[in-house]
Amino acid sequence: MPAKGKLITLEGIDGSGKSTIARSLASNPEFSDFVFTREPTGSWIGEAVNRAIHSDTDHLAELFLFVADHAEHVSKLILPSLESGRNVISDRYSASRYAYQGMTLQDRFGDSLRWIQDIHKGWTVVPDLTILFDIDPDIAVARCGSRGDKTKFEKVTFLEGVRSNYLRLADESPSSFVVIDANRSVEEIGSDVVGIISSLV
Ligand SMILES: Nc1ncnc2c1ncn2[C@@H]1O[C@H](COP(=O)(O)OP(=O)(O)OP(=O)(O)O)[C@@H](O)[C@H]1O
Ligand SMILES: Cc1cn([C@H]2C[C@H](O)[C@@H](COP(=O)(O)O)O2)c(=O)[nH]c1=O
Repeated sequence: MPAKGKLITLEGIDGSGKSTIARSLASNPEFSDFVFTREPTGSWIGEAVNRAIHSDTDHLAELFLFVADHAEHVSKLILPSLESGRNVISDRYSASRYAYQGMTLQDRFGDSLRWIQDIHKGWTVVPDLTILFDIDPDIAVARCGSRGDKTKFEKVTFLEGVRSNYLRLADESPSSFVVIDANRSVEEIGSDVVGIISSLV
């Protein structure tokens, strides 16, 4: 049986630069045998998620759409890839839920972040490493400025809360999180990320 692959996730607030780096990793021959994926996925459940995040959907209903998309992602792509020995890089994964829906549901549950983590227990695949792109929300929102497909989450005050949730997650699991300064050039960040991944796999 081949060795199990590693799961690496890229996380951060909107505009932190994850997708730019994910694209550059995907075109780097060093990672040509990796599986590149993302959440929300391109499945029909991911399409439903996209409808939710562009509308005034109930926040709990929205959470469960994200969770359903994650369940499909884990069983159809993540687990089979890891079990066949492939390394996987996902642009957003479960920590996006803990950080974002931890914010949207903060008035409905005492510790919403923990409550959302708990509903993933027993079936999700926990990443071997999460690279957190940490950035000032003012800069991130400015970067998203002229982008066409805006979500309802791209607001500085909301993203400040999402950022603190991400930093809390990193603080609680220091051995599986690396926080990088995403207020730098694409080249500097890219070179850090390549180094981090190469030392893990
Ligand atoms: N290091 C950087 N410096 C300046 N601009 C950047 C940097 N990284 C990305 N950008 C630009 O910022 C915008 C957002 O980048 P990107 O789409 O990679 O962010 P993201 O974290 O994937 O956002 P989202 O999660 O909202 O999709 C893009 O226009 C991109 O070209
Ligand atoms: C997976 C996931 C995503 N979100 C949010 C974060 C973004 O605002 C959008 C879509 O992501 P993209 O990277 O900009 O395409 O959805 C979320 O709130 N919860 C999640 O679990």
